[in-house]
Amino acid sequence: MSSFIIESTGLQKSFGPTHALAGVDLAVRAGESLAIMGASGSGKTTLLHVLSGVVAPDAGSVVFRGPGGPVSVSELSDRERARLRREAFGFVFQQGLLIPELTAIENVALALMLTGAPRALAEERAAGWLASLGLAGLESRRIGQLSGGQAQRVAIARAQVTGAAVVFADEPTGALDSHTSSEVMDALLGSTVGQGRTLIVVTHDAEVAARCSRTLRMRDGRIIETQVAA
Ligand SMILES: Nc1ncnc2c1ncn2[C@@H]1O[C@H](COP(=O)(O)OP(=O)(O)OP(=O)(O)O)[C@@H](O)[C@H]1O
Repeated sequence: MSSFIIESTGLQKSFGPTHALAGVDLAVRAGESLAIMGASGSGKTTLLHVLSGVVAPDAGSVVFRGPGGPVSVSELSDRERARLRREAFGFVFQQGLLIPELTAIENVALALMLTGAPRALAEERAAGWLASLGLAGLESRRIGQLSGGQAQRVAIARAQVTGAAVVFADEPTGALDSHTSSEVMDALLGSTVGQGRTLIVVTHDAEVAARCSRTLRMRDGRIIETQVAA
């Protein structure tokens, strides 16, 4: 059996005349941390969205080999893809996705409640993740009452609480200073690859990429270079 948790072949995606993805083949191992770099507009976010089933490709395939066996992400219905995203994948973005009106613990617990978990269990798990990410004592703060780095760690907790096999992060440190960025990467790596899960991160930051086990560089919708960490 293949040891690749995500495997894509021949991915293409166009927006009008723009070929955001112009033929991408990529295989990601379970437990790997993969950075995707490249100039603005090179197709990084589109690749992340297609791999994670947020967006369907025009051509090509994405296979996810989860605990329940292989799933062809690109052939699922919208509803099935939404379910896969909720249950198997976690998402950490530069901003957004956290609900400002809710507290830290409510934001994290909500992700688990959306998969059907009862509130008490969801809050217990959420508290555990917040504590493991250094946020004990801040559970009842609303998102606006947290620093940027703290809010990003809430987002990481939210991405992990469902036991996601793969965490997709898009510029997770984009709005942070370099010290906070390094702390957020510690949290992100420790809670994913540190526990045998897989991390795929889009970044402009070479220091973030240097912390990952492999870096891809994209240009014009294609992977032009792959670098494996020493
Ligand atoms: N929904 C959309 N509608 C139209 N064009 C889009 C859409 N999404 C992406 N594009 C275009 O596809 C190309 C790739 O975009 P993408 O967001 O994947 O690039 P990126 O490498 O992530 O860029 P950045 O680093 O600026 O976030 C760009 O030319 C972009 O303008």
